[in-house]
Amino acid sequence: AIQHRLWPEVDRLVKQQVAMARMGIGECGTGWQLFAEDGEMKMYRREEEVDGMVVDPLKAVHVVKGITGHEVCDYFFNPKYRYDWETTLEHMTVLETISDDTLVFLQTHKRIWPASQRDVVFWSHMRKLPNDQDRDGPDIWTVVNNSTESPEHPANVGKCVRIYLTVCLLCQTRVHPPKDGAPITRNNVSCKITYCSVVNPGGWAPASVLRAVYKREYPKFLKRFTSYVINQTKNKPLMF
Ligand SMILES: O=S(=O)(CCO)c1ccc(-c2ccc(C3CCCC3)c([C@H]3C[C@H]3c3ccccn3)c2)cc1
Repeated sequence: AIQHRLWPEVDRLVKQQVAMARMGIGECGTGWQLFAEDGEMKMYRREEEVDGMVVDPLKAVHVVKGITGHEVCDYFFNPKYRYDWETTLEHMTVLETISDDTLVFLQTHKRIWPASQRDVVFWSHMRKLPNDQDRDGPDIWTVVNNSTESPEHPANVGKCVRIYLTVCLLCQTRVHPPKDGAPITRNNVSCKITYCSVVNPGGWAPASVLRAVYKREYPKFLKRFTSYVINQTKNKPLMF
């Protein structure tokens, strides 16, 4: 395949982020606190500051019945669905279509008082990975989003403070074949979703405000996104 200008960075980040996402929370180093739990969803964060700014890494693990990893990643990656599930989004533009699995986005997020409004430029890459733990198991799918520069959209020129993020959505499909050899239906599949994110808010914002925002928004985001995928796929054929 022809390589594009971002390929070396994309390939390095994907390998690094997938390796971290696949580690259990115990292996990810110390200091992870469980801060939200809802059924199968568990959300952990580590309190970290860079130059006095809150950049708390987040790691969420969720198991959702009835959907596959390919479906979850497709609804997360594809810009045409984003306004349906990303509630804090004010505006989204695809700045560049580098390939069918690599896009560059500009997003502005709704202002969260008293912080000033934020925007972000990031490349987004979707990839299928071989399931090296279970050779004949379904493939693993991932989407990695990582901040990047855009000469046409320099940081902190307009009203928005530029944020910097690295996000990894890793999805492992599980099939529980029916006893009687019947065809696989949505009742026989589930997806283990691992969502990792580090968001640097770019400019100063009160730590207490940011932590309250993250505590409220991340559980809401993951529940809303997964419910959206369940609803969008329930009458469609399974996509592995
Ligand atoms: O996974 S993605 O790539 C999906 C594509 O959209 C992603 C996720 C999250 C963000 C984001 C950007 C800015 C903020 C804050 C920081 C200071 C003020 C605004 C937040 C905070 C608001 C929290 C939040 C958490 C989860 C979901 C949405 N909102 C989150 C951006 C992209």
